[in-house]
Amino acid sequence: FGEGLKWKTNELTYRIENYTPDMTAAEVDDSIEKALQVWARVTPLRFTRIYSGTADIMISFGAGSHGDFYPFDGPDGTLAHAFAPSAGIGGDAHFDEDENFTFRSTNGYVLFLVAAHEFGHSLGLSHSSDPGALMYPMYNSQELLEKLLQLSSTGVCNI
Ligand SMILES: COc1ccc(S(=O)(=O)[C@H](CC(=O)O)C(F)F)cc1
Ligand SMILES: [Ca+2]
Ligand SMILES: [Zn+2]
Ligand SMILES: [Zn+2]
Repeated sequence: FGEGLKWKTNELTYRIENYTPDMTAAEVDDSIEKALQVWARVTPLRFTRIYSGTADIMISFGAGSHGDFYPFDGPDGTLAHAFAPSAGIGGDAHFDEDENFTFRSTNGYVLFLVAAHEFGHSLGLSHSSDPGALMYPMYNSQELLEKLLQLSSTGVCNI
């Protein structure tokens, strides 16, 4: 997804275009906001939510082919994908609607974790080979969840 690009400003906007029926809108909003806060803590970036128009990071849920050249694959497999910084689709994060996203429980994919990972891509990061890292390309929820929840409370974490 064209990693390696960087955003030109520290003020980024994001917009949640649609919602998944797996969770309440408030839970989706909260998961997204917390995932962005993770990065706001470790970068000089600030995120502002907008409700119309085109944001730097457009967040949407879709299944199968959903308007870009990377159709989703049904349940499991790819959970989401995001585009590195650039105009247009750059920075956008798409979540596979065929997944069961959850707020905190372990039966399904914790949206907060998936979103935090995807926003890493939206900020231009690529994968880490450290299995404990947020940017490790596998979803191992327990360890990641603890690490990120600890971060969002203490502000310290090796991502
Ligand atoms: C912890 O967060 C994630 C882990 C793995 C994925 S993924 O399995 O969808 C990943 C997509 C990605 O690396 O963003 C895979 F390569 F398809 C997404 C979020
Ligand atoms: Ca999938
Ligand atoms: Zn997509
Ligand atoms: Zn990834």
